[in-house]
Amino acid sequence: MSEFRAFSAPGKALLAGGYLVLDPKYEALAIGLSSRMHAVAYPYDSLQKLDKFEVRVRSRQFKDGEWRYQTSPETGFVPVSVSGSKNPFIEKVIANVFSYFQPSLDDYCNRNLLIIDIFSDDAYHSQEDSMSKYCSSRRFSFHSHKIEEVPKTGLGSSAGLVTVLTTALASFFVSDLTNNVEQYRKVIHNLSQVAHCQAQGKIGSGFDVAAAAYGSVRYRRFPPALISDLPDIGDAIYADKLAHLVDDVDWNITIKNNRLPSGLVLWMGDIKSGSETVKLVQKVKKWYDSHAPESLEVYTRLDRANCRFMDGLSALDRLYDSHDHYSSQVFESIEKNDASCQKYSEVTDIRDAVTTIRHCFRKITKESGADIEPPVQTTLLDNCQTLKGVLTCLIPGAGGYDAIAVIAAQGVDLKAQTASDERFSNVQWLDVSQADWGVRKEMDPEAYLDK
Ligand SMILES: Nc1ncnc2c1ncn2[C@@H]1O[C@H](COP(=O)(O)OP(=O)(O)OP(=O)(O)O)[C@@H](O)[C@H]1O
Ligand SMILES: C[C@@](O)(CCOP(=O)(O)O)CC(=O)O
Repeated sequence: MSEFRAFSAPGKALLAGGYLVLDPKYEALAIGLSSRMHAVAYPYDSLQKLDKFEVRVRSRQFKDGEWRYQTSPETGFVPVSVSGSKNPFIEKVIANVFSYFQPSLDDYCNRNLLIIDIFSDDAYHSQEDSMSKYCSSRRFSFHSHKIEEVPKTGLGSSAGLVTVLTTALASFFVSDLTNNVEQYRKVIHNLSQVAHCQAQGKIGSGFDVAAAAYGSVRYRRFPPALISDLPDIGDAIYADKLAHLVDDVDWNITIKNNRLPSGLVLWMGDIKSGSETVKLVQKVKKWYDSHAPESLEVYTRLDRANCRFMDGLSALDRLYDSHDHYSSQVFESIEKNDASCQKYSEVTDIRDAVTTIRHCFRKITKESGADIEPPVQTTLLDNCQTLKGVLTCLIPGAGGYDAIAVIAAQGVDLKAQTASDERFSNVQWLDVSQADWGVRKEMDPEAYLDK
């Protein structure tokens, strides 16, 4: 593939299954977002040195955003930084894509320099100290700090980066990938999960990578040992083991498309503080172990409520599609958010499920010291629940002080409703919505190039 080509992968919000999804026993609901990570792959170039490949990844929206790695079959495709700066996510993508495709330098003679530009949409990062600029016809924010120094909003930038970079890099080695991402989606997903786990240095559940690859999904994780049992990158058997894992092994994973109902939209409210997921997870694990067997009962209750919530959303989606009189009445009641909602089990089922989820998280918060739904968030969510058009609202992902997620009727404007309301003064509504498609080719690669 020698032309310019561009790909993008979505950010995520975990609406059900936080913490439980770390265990392959439980399912979760991950929603793909309109905020996307983009990768533009350039035509092949050549490097003077013919005994190595060089990959240049540029992320020019951030200070010093360029990483150059060299790699070769001789060294088992271990990437070596030649720019002096390291980015673990980029490094592990390079290691795994090269190990999987095993390109030979003979085949890529005079085509051994691979250049990729990364762009990320605004909602991933705080916009303070940034300047908006057009690259041809696409607009992105340019920050005056390095990527690690710019505050994140928690939409899964690393998972988006890994997934879209895996796709763009693979497109150098598979000529029909660009026009056929669907056919390679599973390979892209599996390689991205491996790279993301290795770069994180811990095993997350992988829901963020699943959403980046597939969009909105009901997700059950793979057994963590699949990845942690791989030999070290560069080991003589790494490539074989990786190929076997990516192509032949049954991951025992569930990835089923599961979108929010048509007629409803997702709002994400960023809270101007933030939480550290790793610390929250450690506290919850400690609580779980020290409170057995009641902790299992809480998880079982949470799981039932999560499933009721997910099933309720699917039922509402089917109802919307029926376009009958009853369906309009139900959606009208959500729009009004008045006493009429009580009449419809489609609405009350979902609300009851979320009430239970929130109740369980408050119990865990109290007993574990992990602020999953701390009192300030409870007040905020309770206030939010009273707004016009709100079906339900909760803390997404690991919870804490990061964000709130609201499911509301299409057409209601929460920004306008809360604009001069003190109770919402620390909420910044992000410019995102559900976009339930995963990694894909973008039709306008030139739109990313400098004017
Ligand atoms: N646009 C980008 N260009 C280069 N590297 C990036 C970019 N976006 C993210 N990264 C890499 O991902 C890291 C952030 O990953 P991390 O998993 O901590 O955050 P996140 O995925 O946005 O958040 P969360 O997991 O809470 O949703 C950055 O430090 C950087 O290494
Ligand atoms: C706590 C956990 O279940 C969810 C974390 O979600 P988020 O990064 O807060 O969106 C961890 C995980 O699934 O990787």
